[in-house]
Amino acid sequence: MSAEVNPTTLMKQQVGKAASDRVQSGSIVGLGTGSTTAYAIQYIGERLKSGELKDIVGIPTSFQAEVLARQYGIPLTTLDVVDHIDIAIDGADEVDPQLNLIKGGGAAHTREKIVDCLAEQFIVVVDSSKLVDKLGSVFAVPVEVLPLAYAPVMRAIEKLGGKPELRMGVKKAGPVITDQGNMVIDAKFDNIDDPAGLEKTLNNIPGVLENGLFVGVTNLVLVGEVIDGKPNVREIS
Ligand SMILES: O=C[C@H](O)[C@H](O)[C@H](O)COP(=O)(O)O
Repeated sequence: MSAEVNPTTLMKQQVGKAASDRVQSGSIVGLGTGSTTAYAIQYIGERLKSGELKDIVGIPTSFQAEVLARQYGIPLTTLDVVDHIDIAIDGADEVDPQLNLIKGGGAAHTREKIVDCLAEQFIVVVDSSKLVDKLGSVFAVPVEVLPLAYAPVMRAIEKLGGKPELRMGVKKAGPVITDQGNMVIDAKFDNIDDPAGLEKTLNNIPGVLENGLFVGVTNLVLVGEVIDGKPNVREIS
């Protein structure tokens, strides 16, 4: 007898599969980070293995994506070898009605922004809990900082009206360290009125590498939801 799948897991699986179905043979694919994208990577690998998909090459946005891609048999490349990315699939922590995003719950937003912004098509995959009326409603904005600058950057964020918190490790004493060897400050701003302005302002603080506001980067969000007990994928564009 198979164990019952948790509804959130089911939504993530459905939306991951729906996104993977949009990948075509011969594509260069940006591979996002997180628990939802992990299913897309798995399904791309399964389509490759079955022969339904051919000549795919992936560009991972994190160590996690790289390990998963290898596990599912997706060949990988790097940005110095290819001159474009056809499609990128990635998750998000919040999505507003204009399809602006907060990303970086897994501290991968710096590499994700590079890869996702280069893609000709960037598909966001989320479960319905990620949809908000205004960015900042629930989630803080992750800000990747050079370790030597974390204290002045936290003070600068406070001056902007944000509540900064240095992200701490789980099962590790001390701060989270990103794939690039930096730290992450979670900056909580209640209801962000001007995401584009805040994205630029945060990135202008000396010592900041990149923040998790993704403004005007995608025009397609696939939302996994459960309607009358049945999983469904809704397209917002
Ligand atoms: O740094 C991590 C990424 O931006 C993720 O794509 C984001 O946090 C969403 O992850 P999940 O699909 O696990 O909720």
